[in-house]
This record gives sequence, structure tokens and C-alpha cells, in this order.
Amino acid sequence: MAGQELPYVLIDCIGGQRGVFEDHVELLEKHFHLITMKEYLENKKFLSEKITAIYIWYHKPVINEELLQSLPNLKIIASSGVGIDHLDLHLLSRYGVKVANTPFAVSTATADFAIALMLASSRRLVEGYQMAVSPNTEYFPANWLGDEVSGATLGIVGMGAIGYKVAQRAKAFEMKILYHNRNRRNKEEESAVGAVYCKKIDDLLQQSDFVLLSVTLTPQTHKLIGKRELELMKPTATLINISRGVVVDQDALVEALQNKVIKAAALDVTYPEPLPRDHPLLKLKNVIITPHIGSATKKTRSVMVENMTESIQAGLAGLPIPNEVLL
Ligand SMILES: O=C(O)[C@H](O)CO
Repeated sequence: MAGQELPYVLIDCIGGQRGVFEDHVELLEKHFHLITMKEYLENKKFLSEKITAIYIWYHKPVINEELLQSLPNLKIIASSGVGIDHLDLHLLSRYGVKVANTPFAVSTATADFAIALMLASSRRLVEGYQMAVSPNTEYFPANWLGDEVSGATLGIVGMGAIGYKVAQRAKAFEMKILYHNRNRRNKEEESAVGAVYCKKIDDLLQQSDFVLLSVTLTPQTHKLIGKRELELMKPTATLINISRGVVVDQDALVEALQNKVIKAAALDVTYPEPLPRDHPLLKLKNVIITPHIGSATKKTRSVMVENMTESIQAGLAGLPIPNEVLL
């Protein structure tokens, strides 16, 4: 690259929680001129022709038609993580812009996190911690019990890379595994984890002690779990969501949890994120909520940045793009 100008890459912000992590800037700056949205807007005349790629850490910046029209040489968008529900692929394809994500980077950490949520909820980890640190020693009830994960039935809705890794982990807990997916996995994959396919999601909901949502958000999965589906679940069951908040009808979920239609929920995703501080979900004892951190490990985040860098470089060089998202 000696003597060659580095490609100009638009990012949301540096150091911001959802922009570029400070830790990643050094690596990125070896390959790209990073231009923040603020810098772009301040110097649009010069930069609009220069910018050839956009780097989206998490779900920002918002890519709309106005932005696309102002970037005539934009070739590729690299988006962190696996979900691409924040991007309009049809619009981008009309502008000839390619998209890449990082699905393989996130699956291990996110599957680990699903198991963490399941265990934390079933063994009442958060309540237990609150008891342990409470100044009130009478707050240590002797008959305080959780539920056992080992031997229980886990229903996985969405058996993609993450769902399958959850199944591998659940097998080690001697769980019975059911799954529902658009496409059935092959027999070898099923038997490797002892997973039983449920063609109808209703069968899975009726039989599972833990229902894990690990689907991609699409028009078909939007509010996939509503009042009817919650009522199909066992009153002793727990709903775990690591997908997207809107896969669940949140009002129906609140009602189901308040009325003990299901036992509990463990949610890494909600809508909006974060929830307003007075949201009823934040007041329920049978709910654990985490701030969308399924893939948030140092190792995974570094691999994501490497993947995104490679995709941008390939896209700009006209080479096959690793992890390209196809329409
Ligand atoms: O889609 C993903 O990988 C995570 O949810 C982060 O957006």
C-alpha cells in the first residue's frame, strides 16, 4: 500500500459505546481513514466522493436513501454481529452496495451467553446475589429453591449457528433438546446433539421447560411469540430471548409473567433498548434482563473487527467478500 491513500471509511463515532471501540481504533487506522459521521457532515463536499465503505458497529449509523445518494462511491457496508435487520438490503442493492456481517465470529460467545441466562434464571442467580449482599440477614430464607436444568427439556426456536452451539452445550447438561427451524438439520447434525425436530412450533412450546429464541428477525419472526404462544407454554417454563426484542410481543409477555402464565423470562434483547426505566418488565421478580451483550467478549469483538476489515478490503478490491450477505 506504500504511497497509496488509505480508503475512507465512514463510522458512527470513536469511543462511543456503539461507534468504534477505542481498543479497535489502532488496528482500523492501519487500514483505513476513519471518518466520523460528524466529520462527514462538517466536510461533506470533500468527503462524499472519498468515502467508499461504511463500518457499522452495532446498529448505527442509520443508512437511508439520503445518505446513499450523498455517497456516490460507496461500495460496501460491514456490519458487526449477525443480525442485519437494521439494513434495507433491497435499497442497498439498488445502489449497488454490498453488505457483509460477522456470523461466525459471534456464535460461540452468544451460545455461551444463552446458557448463562438459562442457568441464571433457573438457579435464581440475581436474586441469590441480592440476598447475599443484603444487610438484612433475615432475608436468607431456608426454603429458597431454584429449578434444575439437567434433565429438563430445552426447545430451541431457530437452529442456526448459535442455536446449534446452544444445543451442543445443552447436551452436556443432559437436557432433552427439541428444535424448530425453517429447514430441518440433517440426521447427523441432529443425532450429534440428540435434537428432535418439531415441524410445528406449537409442539415445541407445549413440551419445553426452557424455550430459547435464537431466530433471525424477519417479517415472519416479528412477534412470533405472542399471547397464544405464551399460553401454549407450560406454566413452569422460562422464555429466553437472545434474538431481537420484537420477536416477542412484549405486552403479551408482561401480562403472561404477571399472571404466571409462564414462570420466568431471561432477556438479552428488548424493545426499545434500553427499556424506559418505568417499564413493567423492570419491576417483575421473575425476569432477568441484560443489555444486549450476547456476543460481548473481548475475543469475539476482536474477531468481529478483523472480519469486518477483511470484508471491506475485499469489497474495495473487487474480490469475493467474506461473509457477504446476499439478498
Ligand atoms: O446480531 C448480533 O450479532 C447481535 O445481536 C448484535 O447486534
